[in-house]
Amino acid sequence: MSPNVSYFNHNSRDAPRGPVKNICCIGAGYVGGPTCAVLAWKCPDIKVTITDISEERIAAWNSEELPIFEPGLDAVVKEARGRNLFFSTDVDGSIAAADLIFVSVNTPTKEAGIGAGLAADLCYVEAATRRIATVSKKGAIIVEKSTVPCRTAESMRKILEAVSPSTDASFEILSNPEFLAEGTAIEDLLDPARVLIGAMPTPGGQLAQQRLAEVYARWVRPEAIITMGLWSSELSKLAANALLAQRVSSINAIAAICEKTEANVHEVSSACRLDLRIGSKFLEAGVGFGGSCFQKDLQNLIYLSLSLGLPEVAEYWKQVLVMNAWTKRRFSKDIVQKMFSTITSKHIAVLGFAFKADTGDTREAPAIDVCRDLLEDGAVVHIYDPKVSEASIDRALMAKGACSHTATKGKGYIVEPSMQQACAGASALVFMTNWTEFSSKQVDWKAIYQSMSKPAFIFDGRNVVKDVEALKKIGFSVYKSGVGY
Ligand SMILES: NC(=O)c1ccc[n+]([C@@H]2O[C@H](COP(=O)([O-])OP(=O)(O)OC[C@H]3O[C@@H](n4cnc5c(N)ncnc54)[C@H](O)[C@@H]3O)[C@@H](O)[C@H]2O)c1
Ligand SMILES: O=c1ccn([C@@H]2O[C@H](COP(=O)(O)OP(=O)(O)O[C@H]3O[C@H](CO)[C@@H](O)[C@H](O)[C@H]3O)[C@@H](O)[C@H]2O)c(=O)[nH]1
Repeated sequence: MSPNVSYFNHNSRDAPRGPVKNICCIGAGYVGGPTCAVLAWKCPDIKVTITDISEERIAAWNSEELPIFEPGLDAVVKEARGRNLFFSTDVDGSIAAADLIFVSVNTPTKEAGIGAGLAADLCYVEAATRRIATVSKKGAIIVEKSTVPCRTAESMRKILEAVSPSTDASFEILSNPEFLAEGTAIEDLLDPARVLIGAMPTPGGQLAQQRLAEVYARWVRPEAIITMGLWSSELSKLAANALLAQRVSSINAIAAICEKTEANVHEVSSACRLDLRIGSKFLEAGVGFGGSCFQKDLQNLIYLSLSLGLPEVAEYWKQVLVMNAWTKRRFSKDIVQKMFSTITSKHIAVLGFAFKADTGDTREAPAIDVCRDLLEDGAVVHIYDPKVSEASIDRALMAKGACSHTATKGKGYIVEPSMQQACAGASALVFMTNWTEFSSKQVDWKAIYQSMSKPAFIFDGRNVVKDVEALKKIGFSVYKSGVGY
């Protein structure tokens, strides 16, 4: 089937299924929550129930304090919740009532067994599929929203057909990967660059595709709704993330050359961005990419390539991860080296812990690795992030086995309530997330300098500092990733 087949090609009078009226989303996480909240907001006549096995998460979605921070999300949820948007732990009941079911559960990298460290762990997808097979109503459309390896829909179909108690059960499975980025989820969902809907080239598949397309067409530009084959749609998600991550690693590789040659990566990238063939986005050099998706999806693509007997392809993508890990480590090493090759018992302020600005998510945040490195070298780390709680920081650092070598200092790090408090008494401050408050004109750099131990260093891993000379004038020693001095 060719891509871009218009969803208006099908004749809805032939439809065994009517328009979608009741939607269930399995998984109330960073994707399921915002995606289906926006859907409910835009389609007040469709009942949307977001369901999860986590009682804590559902309770938070039903409370005043949502479980995730995302600009604009509160307003959307508050308007639709209780009207046509519901959050429930009744997974079976929500599935049973739905005529379209999004599977939006987590697909982390396997930690043990065959493919450990690379393959996607599909146990949550399988568990959700089994519940659908057991309790869903006849003709319900099943939509893969989670990011999955290519041909996962085939496994889902086999499970559905084998487990369903009905002998004439027919299931249509669609692939509808999500491309939202955290921090801009609501704007991405309201005006997506594209919505992919992959289906089998059968009449049933095409009709299901049309039904889902009709839902998106309520608010998405028609030209952005792209229909294609199931396997292409599944693979497009992995391909898009691999290409984005590759751009970040590519510019970070250039950054390393800049640092050794007195070139400035921000000048180099702005020169490259002007070439329309290269494009302007995702060329921001820094301390490496984080987030729950890039690393996991690249690992998934590497495993897929190996499974398909394509070791050279696997090796190519692996290098993107190698470069990212090296970039983080290089940043930590530079800090130690510039601070006279010892940071033992020195106080260091780490500003920003989230993997990017405008989110409280710490999954695979570069700050975790850098904090661990600093702690291993004996520093006392003072962490400040406007949206990450102390409990999240503890969980993230503990999972990486980060601990202090300064035995007397307990955890070895202190979570601070403000940028100023994190910096007071510190020998260095390290930017790990580009929160706007760090580059705000309100920051009194002279006062921060005075409160710090001398010499006072700034290590900027996120291009937060724009006027290096002004800070140098105050007295700081300033180092920016990708800028040679
Ligand atoms: N986070 C992102 O920005 C993003 C963007 C695009 C795609 N994705 C993909 O979307 C998927 C979900 O990601 P996420 O970040 O929302 O994950 P998440 O961990 O935040 O949420 C997943 C939720 O699914 C629930 N769950 C697991 N098994 C369940 C079951 N059997 N029944 C009911 N609930 C169940 C979990 O309790 C959890 O709350 C992943 O495949 C991810 O790769 C994520
Ligand atoms: O030029 C850049 C752009 C990004 N980053 C870093 O890359 C990481 C990922 O950033 P971003 O892609 O903006 O956030 P995510 O929420 O991880 O979104 C990615 O991963 C999602 C999950 O699959 C996809 O849906 C999105 O399309 C894809 O952008 C962050 O640590 C950024 O700081 C850079 O270092 N330089």
